[in-house]
Amino acid sequence: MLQKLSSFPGVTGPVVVIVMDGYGLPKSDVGSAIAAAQKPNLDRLFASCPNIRLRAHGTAVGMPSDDDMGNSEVGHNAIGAGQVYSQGAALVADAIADGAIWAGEAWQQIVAGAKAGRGVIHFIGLFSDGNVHSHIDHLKAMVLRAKAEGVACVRIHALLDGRDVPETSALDYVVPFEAFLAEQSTAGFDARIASGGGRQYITMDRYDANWAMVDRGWKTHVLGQGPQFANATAAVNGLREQNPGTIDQDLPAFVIADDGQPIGTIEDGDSVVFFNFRGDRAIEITRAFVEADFDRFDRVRHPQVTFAGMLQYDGDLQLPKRFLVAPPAIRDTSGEWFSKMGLAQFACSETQKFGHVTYFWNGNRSGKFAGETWQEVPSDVVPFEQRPWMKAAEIADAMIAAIQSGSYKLLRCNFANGDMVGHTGNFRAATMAVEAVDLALGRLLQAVEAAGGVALITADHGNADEMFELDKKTRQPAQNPDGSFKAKTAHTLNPVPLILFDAATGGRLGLQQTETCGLSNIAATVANLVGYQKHPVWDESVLTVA
Ligand SMILES: O=C(O)[C@H](O)COP(=O)(O)O
Ligand SMILES: [Mn+2]
Ligand SMILES: [Mn+2]
Repeated sequence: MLQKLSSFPGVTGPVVVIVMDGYGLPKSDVGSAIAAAQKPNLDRLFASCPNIRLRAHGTAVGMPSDDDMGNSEVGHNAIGAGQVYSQGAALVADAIADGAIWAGEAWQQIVAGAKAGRGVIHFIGLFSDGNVHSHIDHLKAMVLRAKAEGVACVRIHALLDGRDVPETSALDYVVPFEAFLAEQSTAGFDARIASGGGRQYITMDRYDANWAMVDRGWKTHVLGQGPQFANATAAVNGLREQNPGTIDQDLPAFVIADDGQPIGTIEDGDSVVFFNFRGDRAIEITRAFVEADFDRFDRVRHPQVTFAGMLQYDGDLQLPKRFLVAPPAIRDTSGEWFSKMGLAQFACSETQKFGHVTYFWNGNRSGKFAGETWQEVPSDVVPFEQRPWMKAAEIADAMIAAIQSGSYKLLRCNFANGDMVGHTGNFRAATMAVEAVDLALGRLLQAVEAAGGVALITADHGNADEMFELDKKTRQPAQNPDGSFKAKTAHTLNPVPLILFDAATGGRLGLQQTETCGLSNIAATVANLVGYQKHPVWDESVLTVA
């Protein structure tokens, strides 16, 4: 059990953790939609409440290096677990480096399965080096290994990124990769990209937000239906011509065909590896492959394949059963321990981020702990630059009602706006997104105040804070030859705020800035706020009590 804190009995009101997704603290105001936004509530909080900066990227959240930006998975894992685990990106890279992945039963079954059938392995996944959901180097290593192990044919189904990497960078990956595959296609080995499309158009939906995306992906990758091109380079060029202004993540689907015949439909006896390591956008397509009774869309055909995920995406559901690398075993999360202490917990977000405050927060578990209540506000299914306010108001309504009910000691929510709109690269819309969060925050904090509670306001990583690509050398916003800036859609490497709004103690509470403090210090801070010591495995609290 968590021990009582001797120095502080805990606040009597509720403790609320508010995650403003994609709200970082930029080095420069140029290109910051946050700096450009009218945000009186946040301005007031920064001016009048204790606030510090937390590390939210790189090794502070379990990524391989400090050049890796943060993301929602690793950020919410760190907040919820109070600890830093080596994450999928690092675990897969290590398993490839030391060869453990090839020795594993799952890889051997993938190879053996393909050889027993038509000799084909399909690799489906996000085709970039963003290292948020996947890394193209992992794919390259698997292609080489498949060849070395005598597999005859590899087919790649490439989801174009432009969301974790620059918005029109697809050819930077496709052109060299097609050259690499051509170079490898000797001695009876045949490797090609067979299909693909923008990641926000096909296959990578999450949290049941838009199954039509997965349906389109299935038709593309499995059935080989869609506009045909001779190779992926021609497909990207052709689709860009047909859809001027469309950035990579939104490009339509494509199928590679020889003489009208798709080269990579997925058939009985093939092996399929979904090579993303991150789970949220991998679960739906995985279900379409592995579930016998599946009713989310009409699969038309359900090929009997040997399927593996790069990782297991959901431990509770064992989804999928076969995976190449074991996921981080996240234990002793704050959700679990607060539940054991009998504290009622409320979690809320809109669909796009609902799993972030539930599944990621609880260590990639889809089940609830005792005493948890989860509320999902359905997200719009629209391009979010058209509705930058998203569901901020409705999330605030749900949180206010939950606070006023008096039923919960601990509440948490995620405002998706800064991140989801930040990913569109639309500066003006991102500014409005931040303004919508500010407006909702103002109302929510009034409810916290009325209940005599405390709120911690933070973020999981940056996004809206840097809407222009930075020059790699100078780290200043890069300009096009005509002086305009290059829109940026990805997350940032910036720290995030932690603000303490104290309506409970008349100002006795503060936050301590340390050199290394990061998202994993929040769980212990929350424990202290309710009068408990942290669990021994959690990182230190940053709370001070006068
Ligand atoms: O999946 C996405 O939308 C992006 O790759 C990462 O964004 P998130 O980590 O904020 O979800
Ligand atoms: Mn996020
Ligand atoms: Mn994001």
